[in-house]
Amino acid sequence: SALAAAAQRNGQLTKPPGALGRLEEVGIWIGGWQGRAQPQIDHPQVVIFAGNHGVTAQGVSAFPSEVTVQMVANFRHGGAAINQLARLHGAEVEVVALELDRPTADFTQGPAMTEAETVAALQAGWNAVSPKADILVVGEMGIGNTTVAAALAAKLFGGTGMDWVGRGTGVDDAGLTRKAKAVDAGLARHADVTGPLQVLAALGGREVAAMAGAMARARVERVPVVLDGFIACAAAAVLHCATPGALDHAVAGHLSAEGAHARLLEKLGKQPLLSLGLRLGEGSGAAVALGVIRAAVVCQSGMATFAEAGVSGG
Ligand SMILES: Cc1cc2ncn([C@H]3O[C@H](COP(=O)(O)O)[C@@H](O)[C@H]3O)c2cc1C
Ligand SMILES: O=C(O)c1cccnc1
Repeated sequence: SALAAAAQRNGQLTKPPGALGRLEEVGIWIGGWQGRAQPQIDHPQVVIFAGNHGVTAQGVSAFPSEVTVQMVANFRHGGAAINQLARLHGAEVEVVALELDRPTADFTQGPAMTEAETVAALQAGWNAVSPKADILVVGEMGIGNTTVAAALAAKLFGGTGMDWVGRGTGVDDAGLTRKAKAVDAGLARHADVTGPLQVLAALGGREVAAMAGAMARARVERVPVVLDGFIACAAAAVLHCATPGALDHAVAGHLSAEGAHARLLEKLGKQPLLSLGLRLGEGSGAAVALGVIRAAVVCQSGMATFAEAGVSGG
């Protein structure tokens, strides 16, 4: 009913029908999830989950694993890209570091996480969401996690390593081949694993599981979510494959430059709001898209109706 009320209000606003294009759809959608025809964004929440990955032993990143903990310190000191973008929206950056000194197991050798580790990471994500948030940006930091995301996507949707890997932090052709080989080895090792959550345990990582947990909690709290890039969408894909409609509360913030992001968005049935060639993660693309979402919300909520403004033709 909130969605219908928001759509009805949209139809009365002082503009030709549809003239605000996709902004209208976004404004109505936010109204539906917030349960009001005049949605607002006063309390955006930005949370970043960090984890380390055993699969980095396969030489899959252009950067060493220490960068994960170093970037966590940078987030806490306000020096990262996401800090600047969050500040633009009056949001703090909350950082949840998940056992950085205990990387997940190398998924080419065995399951990345035990069931208990997977549940703990899902719960960390679940617990991080503020029910008072009116929109949520979920970001990540974890050297090696574009390989993890590629492995998850390949296992959930089919295809080979080469179909799903990209250059991540900027690996060369040899690095790209090592990534594809690692994903293929993971697929072979975990060929008998079925079920999205079991796949998450076998091939995922703590920050990826935590992102999925946060997105699920947001759905329950009716908090709209802005999806970031390839890794965030791989986390979202676990929910999508587990439960139809699990991502109804999520909008794709942007199309990342990571090779297979377009294919992944297609699998999720999501159209990105922006395409700026970003390939950073941290929730940065989602935070940039938040500006567009705010534009949709101010129009939906602040415009006068034809009747209010005395404009003819509504
Ligand atoms: C300084 C720095 C800051 C980052 N912020 C996000 N990422 C991004 O890069 C990583 C994934 O790429 P790969 O799979 O190639 O390791 C993730 O940590 C992601 O968030 C960063 C990477 C670096 C080096
Ligand atoms: O799409 C992303 O989120 C991404 C791409 C490259 C590196 N880190 C993140």
